[in-house]
Amino acid sequence: MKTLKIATIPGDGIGTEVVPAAIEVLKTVSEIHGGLSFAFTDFPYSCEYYLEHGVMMPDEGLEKLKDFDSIFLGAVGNVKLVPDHISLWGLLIKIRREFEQVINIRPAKVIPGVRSPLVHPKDFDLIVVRENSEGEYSEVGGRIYQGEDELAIQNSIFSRKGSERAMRYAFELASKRKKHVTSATKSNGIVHSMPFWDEVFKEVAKDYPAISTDSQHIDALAAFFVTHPERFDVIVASNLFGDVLTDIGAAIMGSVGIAPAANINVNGKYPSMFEPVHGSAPDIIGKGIANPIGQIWTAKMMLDHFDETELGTLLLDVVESVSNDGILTPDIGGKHSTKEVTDEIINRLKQRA
Ligand SMILES: NC(=O)C1=CN([C@@H]2O[C@H](COP(=O)(O)OP(=O)(O)OC[C@H]3O[C@@H](n4cnc5c(N)ncnc54)[C@H](O)[C@@H]3O)[C@@H](O)[C@H]2O)C=CC1
Ligand SMILES: CC(=O)C(=O)O
Ligand SMILES: [K+]
Ligand SMILES: [Mn+2]
Repeated sequence: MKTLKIATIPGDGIGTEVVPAAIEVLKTVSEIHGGLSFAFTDFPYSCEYYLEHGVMMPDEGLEKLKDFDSIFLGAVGNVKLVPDHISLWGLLIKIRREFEQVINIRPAKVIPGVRSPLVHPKDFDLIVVRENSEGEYSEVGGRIYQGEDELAIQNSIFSRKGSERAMRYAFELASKRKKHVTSATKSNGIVHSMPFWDEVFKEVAKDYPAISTDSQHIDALAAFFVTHPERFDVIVASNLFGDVLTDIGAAIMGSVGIAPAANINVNGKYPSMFEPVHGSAPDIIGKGIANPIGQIWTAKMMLDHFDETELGTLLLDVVESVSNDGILTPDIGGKHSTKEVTDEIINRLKQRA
């Protein structure tokens, strides 16, 4: 029996609704497999934890999490309790950085049965490789003065190592797909980091002659995600550009509630972390209508990560069969609850066993 030790952090808001749903699905997956089991350990780190303890996660938190095979997280953020920059930097971004989860992969493709906001939805299947450790998300900068002289400086960090690492990851991924990499740039407006990003991209591309490339400014690229998503294969983007692009990717699929993500530790020193693209969705907390698909598809990415690709494929197949039959939460045009969608996925998994 192979046992995977999974640290679960539901976090805030609907994280506490969709993580338990996905855990039930993973338990079913394990029953079907027979030789694979999950040992889940739950961690209460969240904004409520902060109110009680003054920190999002205790100092020894990372030490504990380090020994797990992976981390399965819901969402972080409750501005009613804690400002977002404190809660996210104290938990989500802290784990990403301390555990060197330098790559964030976020696929987007057509899911059958889900209404798309696109007038003529085409069959797209793309994946964004988001640089996950530096870029525009940095702590370098500061604020000075008060009143009308008040100012804030926010620096971006673009290292050759970090940029190149994300790009190579994208090329490797593209070599197993449609063999095209698009680089998201903005070198017409951002005069230091983005020309540097473009140079590194050109250099890295030379090592992958079988992969075609293009480079597009993020504004146009964002528009093309809406008008021609089928043109893309793998897109490599800086931290902020990747963050924004992947919400657009989620939106064209039909909802941010169905988009999955994986924060990958590439050097094997620490666990990777699996969490959907969406946040804590304060507007729908407690209504029982959070879409569990983003979290469940994220579980599929975790299975793939552990080389259980057959199970991963089965899981996404079943999710698609459920959506195709119209068993959908309200965000994608249905009237079913989180529980009804999850139960249907579990039932169909059992039938397929
Ligand atoms: N990775 C993370 O943990 C993230 C955390 N956040 C945090 O989450 C909080 C809310 O952020 P927002 O900007 O409102 O983004 P959000 O992704 O939480 O919500 C945006 C919209 O999408 C809907 N939505 C999101 N997930 C859904 C799901 N599974 N099913 C149905 N509808 C869903 C929400 O109801 C809302 O209308 C903030 O505190 C923010 O900082 C935001 C994004 C990512
Ligand atoms: C924080 C956030 O929005 C993200 O990581 O996608
Ligand atoms: K999330
Ligand atoms: Mn985001």
